Amino acid sequence: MAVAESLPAPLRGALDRWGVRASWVALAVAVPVASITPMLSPTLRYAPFLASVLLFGLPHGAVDHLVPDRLAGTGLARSVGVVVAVYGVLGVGYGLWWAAAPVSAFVAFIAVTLLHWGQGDVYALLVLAGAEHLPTRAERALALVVRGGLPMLVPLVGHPAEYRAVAGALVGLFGADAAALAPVFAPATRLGVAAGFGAVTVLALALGARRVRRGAAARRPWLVDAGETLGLWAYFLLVPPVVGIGLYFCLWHATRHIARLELLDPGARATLAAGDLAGTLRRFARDAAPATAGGLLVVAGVWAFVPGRPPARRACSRCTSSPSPS
Ligand SMILES: CC1=C(/C=C/C(C)=C/C=C/C(C)=C/C=O)C(C)(C)CCC1
Ligand SMILES: [Fe+2]
Repeated sequence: MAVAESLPAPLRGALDRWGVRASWVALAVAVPVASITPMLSPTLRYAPFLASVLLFGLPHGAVDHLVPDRLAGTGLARSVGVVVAVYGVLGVGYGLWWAAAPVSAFVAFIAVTLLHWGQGDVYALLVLAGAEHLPTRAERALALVVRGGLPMLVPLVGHPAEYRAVAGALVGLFGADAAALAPVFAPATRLGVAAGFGAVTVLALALGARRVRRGAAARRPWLVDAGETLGLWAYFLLVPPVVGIGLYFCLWHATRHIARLELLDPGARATLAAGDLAGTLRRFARDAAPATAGGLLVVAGVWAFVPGRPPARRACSRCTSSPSPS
C-alpha cells in the first residue's frame, strides 16, 4: 500500500521488529507460562500482568494529547485542550452510562474494544506488513472484525466461565444483576459464536488467498495475516481470558499502537531508523509519563467511587491466617 511504500525501509523494519514480531514471541512464551500460573499465588500470577499494564497498557494511550499537534500542527496547548475536552466529555458521559445501565455499557465496551483493537491490527497489516490482499474497504472491514473478534469473542468460546465471572463482576460493581448477561453464555450462543466467527475468519482468509493466487497481491503479508489469525485463535482458546486478554492488550495491541504513534514523532523516526531502540523508548517514556500518572489517578478515583466495590480488608485481631477472599 502507498503508506507502506512511503516508509523508509530501516524505519519500517524497526517498527515491524519491535512493534509486531516481538509480540509473536511474547505471546508464544506466554502460553506455557500461563499454563503453570494456576499453581502460583495470585500475587505472582498477576505481577507480570500489572507490570505490563504500567509499562505498555496505560502508556499506549498516554500520548494522545500530542497527536493533534503532531498530525495537524495545532500547537501543544490547543492539542492538549482538545484532547482533554473530548476525553472529558466522553469519559463523564460513558461513566454516567455505566451508572445508569451497566449491562448495555458493558456490551458497548466489548464492541468498542473489538473495533479499536481490530482497527489497530488492520493498520499494522497494511503499513508494517505491507499487505496487498485488503485493497477494498469491505475487505478491510472484514479483516477488522476478525482481528477485533479474536480477543473479544474467542475467549467466550474457550473459557465461558471465567469470561462470565469477569463480566458479572464488572457489571456487579455498578449494581447490576449479572443474570442479565446469562443468555450470552448459554451453550447455544457459544456454539453460534464459534461457528459464525469461525466462518467469518475462514471467509476473510479465503478472500485474501484468492487475490494472492491470482497474482494480485503479495504472498508474504498474507501468510503473516493467516499465521497471526490462526495463532491468535489458538492462543485465546488455550490461555484463560484474564491473563490472555491482559497480555494481548499490553504485548500485542499496545506495542503496535505505540509503533504507529512513533511514526508521528520526527525525533522517534530518526532514532528508530538509526536502530536506536533505547533512545526511542526514552523519548516515548518522557512523552507518556505525565498522562500515565494521570491515568493511574483516574483508575484510583473510579475504584474509590464505584458503588459495588468489595470492602477493604482491615487488619483484625481475630484473623490469624490469611483473610478469606472478599
Ligand atoms: C479480562 C476480560 C475482559 C477484559 C477486557 C479488557 C480489560 C479490555 C480492555 C480494553 C482496553 C483498555 C482497550 C484499549 O485499547 C472481558 C472481555 C471484559 C471479559 C473477559 C475477561
Ligand atoms: Fe488502544
